[in-house]
Amino acid sequence: MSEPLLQAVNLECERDTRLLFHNLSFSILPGTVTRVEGPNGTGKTTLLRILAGLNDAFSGDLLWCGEPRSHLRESFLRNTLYLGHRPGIKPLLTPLENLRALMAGRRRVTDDTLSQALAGTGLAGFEHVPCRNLSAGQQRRVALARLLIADEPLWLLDEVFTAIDAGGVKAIEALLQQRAQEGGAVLVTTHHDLQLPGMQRIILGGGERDDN
Ligand SMILES: Nc1ncnc2c1ncn2[C@@H]1O[C@H](COP(=O)(O)OP(=O)(O)OP(=O)(O)O)[C@@H](O)[C@H]1O
Repeated sequence: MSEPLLQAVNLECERDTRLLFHNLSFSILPGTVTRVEGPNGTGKTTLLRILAGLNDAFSGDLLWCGEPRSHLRESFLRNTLYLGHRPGIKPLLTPLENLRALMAGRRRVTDDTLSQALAGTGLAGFEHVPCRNLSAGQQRRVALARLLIADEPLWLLDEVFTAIDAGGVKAIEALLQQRAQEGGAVLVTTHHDLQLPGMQRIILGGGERDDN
């Protein structure tokens, strides 16, 4: 069996004196998709931001490839793709400029590759339109274009189905599955009824974790 990419051991997080989760332990293995579930306000975004290294207000341990994540922070950040629940798109920039900016400091990618990724998310012909003139779903698709050029083994995706139409949802589901088949690992929060073969679940809000 392969080594976990990411392990959480006894995570606990409190916000405004409200305990969101405690004794939360799980392992994220290569080749898996895990859905973080729970009603509104139970801490799904908080958990993803903790896992992505964007929130340090927790106790417990996080291991990256078997070592404390704090010792391997650079390797962890280089190998992790986080998409937050807001698209994180700059409205005055075009899709091509946004994607270029999102890739900056990560990997050198040609404009041809970026344009192909945008076309792959249904944005052919919109590459040079300021994002403020795009619909909510189209803006989300600009952010999602990163998934088509991402080589990071761990994806942390928060509510990426928001504002996406039925065809787009199917395409994202296929991408997540493909990523796992290629040996990557995906953690996703969504209120969409995502059902993928072999999908693992982390249930917040008083439920139990259930590995199928
Ligand atoms: N910036 C903040 N400061 C203080 N408390 C916050 C902040 N953001 C969120 N919270 C609180 O943390 C709790 C968890 O929020 P979080 O966004 O992680 O939940 P969620 O499960 O992702 O919810 P949703 O399904 O609505 O997206 C909520 O009770 C919320 O009130």
